[in-house]
Amino acid sequence: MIIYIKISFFVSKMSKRSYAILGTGALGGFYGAKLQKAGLDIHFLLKSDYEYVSKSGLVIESKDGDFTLTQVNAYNDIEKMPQCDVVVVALKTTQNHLLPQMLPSLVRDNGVVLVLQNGLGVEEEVAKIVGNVSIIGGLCFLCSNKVAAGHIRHLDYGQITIGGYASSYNPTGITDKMRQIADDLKSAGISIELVEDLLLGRWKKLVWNIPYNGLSVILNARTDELMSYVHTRKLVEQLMYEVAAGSKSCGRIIPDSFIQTMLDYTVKMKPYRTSMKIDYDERRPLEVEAIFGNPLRKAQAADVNLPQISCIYQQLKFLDEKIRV
Ligand SMILES: NC(=O)C1=CN([C@@H]2O[C@H](COP(=O)(O)OP(=O)(O)OC[C@H]3O[C@@H](n4cnc5c(N)ncnc54)[C@H](OP(=O)(O)O)[C@@H]3O)[C@@H](O)[C@H]2O)C=CC1
Ligand SMILES: CC(C)(CO)C(=O)C(=O)O
Repeated sequence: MIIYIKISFFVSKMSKRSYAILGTGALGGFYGAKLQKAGLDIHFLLKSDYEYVSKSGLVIESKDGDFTLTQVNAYNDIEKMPQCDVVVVALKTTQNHLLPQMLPSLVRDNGVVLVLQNGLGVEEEVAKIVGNVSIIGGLCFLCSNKVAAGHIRHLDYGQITIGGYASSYNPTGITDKMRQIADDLKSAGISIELVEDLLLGRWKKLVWNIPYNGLSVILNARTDELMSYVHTRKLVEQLMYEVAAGSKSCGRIIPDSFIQTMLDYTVKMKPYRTSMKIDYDERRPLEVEAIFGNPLRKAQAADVNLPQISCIYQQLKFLDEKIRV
């Protein structure tokens, strides 16, 4: 009797929402695996790791505890995936040209597209592709790498800040859909923050990504190196203030204290090779447009120039093209 009550309580508490993970890499593989481990119904889209993962599953090496999923629902073809309640966009933004082929058949009517990528403007692209769904953006404070096929190494952090998307990034407040997704993620042990204004959240995340991702590639440096030299630390700080100016051009105020917090946070971080630096070293396309181009264009639309970010952008465009010729 006690067992029956316990099981029925567990079943009633467990989410029935199904999730599709588009891109089973460092981020999608990590969060997707945690959701599956918590008992949710997860479907993973893969490319080069498909054969391996469909036979052997996923290995998660994490500072919070290692685990293995010996069996996962793996796909290499979107047409074979079931429609899901929540579609998590976890590709690199450089692959977002594929979203029009992926999203419409995959997301259920009244479902959710959860964009977990870095940068700005992806939710606007998603809104052009699918109607009758809720779009939610997530800012992931995560240090994770894919180290081999189906093998993810979670180094640090992991919190996701989620905010709802409405046309032109008008604040949505906290919606029921956001609460439901947050409950699922929390049930998987993922720390979650809900924000009322996604655009402000995205600009705040750029306070970190613009200086560190950009300078790590241009100066061939890790975060600790950028912070330990007086000139690069100054440059990081100046870029952060320029991101705040970009945010202000969109009517979103980032306080100076937030910039100080990001500088302190990075000094305390374990030495880190940013994801853009890893992409550069591996000769993969860089997420230049989502992280630099879109914010620059948003500010330009409000007649605000961001000269230092523009200078970083031009250099990254050069390097991005050069590594691929
Ligand atoms: N890693 C992190 O700690 C953090 C990442 N982010 C952001 O998250 C996003 C994802 O980054 P991350 O997980 O690091 O990147 P990864 O490159 O590790 O993961 C992306 C995955 O997408 C797969 N993929 C690419 N094209 C296709 C396709 N056509 N079909 C199926 N799968 C495909 C790749 O497979 P294959 O390898 O076979 O090409 C890869 O495994 C980025 O926007 C990044 O900036 C944000 C915060 C932290
Ligand atoms: C800031 C960091 C490294 C982890 O908090 C991150 O989220 C990123 O690489 O985008």
